[in-house]
Amino acid sequence: KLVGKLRPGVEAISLIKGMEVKMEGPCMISKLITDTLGINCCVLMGANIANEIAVEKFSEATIGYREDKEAANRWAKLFTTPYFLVAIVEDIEGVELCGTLKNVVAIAAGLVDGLDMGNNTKAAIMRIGLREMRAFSKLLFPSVRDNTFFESCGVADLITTCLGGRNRRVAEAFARNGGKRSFDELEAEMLHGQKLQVKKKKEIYNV
Ligand SMILES: NC(=O)c1ccc[n+]([C@@H]2O[C@H](COP(=O)([O-])OP(=O)(O)OC[C@H]3O[C@@H](n4cnc5c(N)ncnc54)[C@H](O)[C@@H]3O)[C@@H](O)[C@H]2O)c1
Ligand SMILES: O=P(O)(O)OC[C@H](O)CO
Repeated sequence: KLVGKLRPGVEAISLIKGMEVKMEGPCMISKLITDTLGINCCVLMGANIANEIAVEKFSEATIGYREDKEAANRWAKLFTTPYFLVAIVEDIEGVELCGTLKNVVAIAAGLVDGLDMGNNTKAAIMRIGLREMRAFSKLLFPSVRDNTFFESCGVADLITTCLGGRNRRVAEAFARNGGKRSFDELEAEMLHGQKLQVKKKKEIYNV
């Protein structure tokens, strides 16, 4: 809907944690925005559960950018508040993949909770999950940097989502119901209109 309606030089930043999966492979949302609208697009990801930010509890976040550091700094200045601390990282795919893939690990964390397997097992799931996130990211984009996984978008978002995210909550309910109630049913009942963060929509995945 925005094609042809933007002034030249407009900048974008995406907070969407997901990817489009095409026949030729996955395409990050920031690239989709850049390709569709012909504009530069940064990403902002991090341990940022919305209801906590809404009441101004302290959070960190990470802005991922490609080459244009000035644009990233402008976004960081715009987003930073005393309760929202933003760092910039020149690794747009790494930042965006962290935000996307941690939602898969959160489902495993929820299943562990629902099966009452304990905190040690949950920590193991998170550790192994983080390692798999890194391996998968590098497989897709060899330029992805190890240090990105230690920013807020990496380990911190993984932790907060595995503790307090919607995927964890619904996956726990799925396991507690012995798999007898579907994810679709639990999503509709528990999320009040929000959607699970691993969702197939025709050929598109909002992970
Ligand atoms: N809520 C949070 O705490 C939070 C925090 C940080 C980032 N985010 C990110 O912000 C985005 C929106 O979150 P939300 O809480 O508003 O979620 P939401 O579930 O309330 O809304 C997501 C909407 O996107 C739609 N959607 C899903 N796949 C789509 C696709 N391929 N094309 C078009 N629409 C699609 C869904 O139908 C739904 O209406 C997500 O990517 C999420 O990861 C959310
Ligand atoms: O929407 P949640 O509750 O899974 O958490 C979303 C964010 O990705 C947390 O940073």
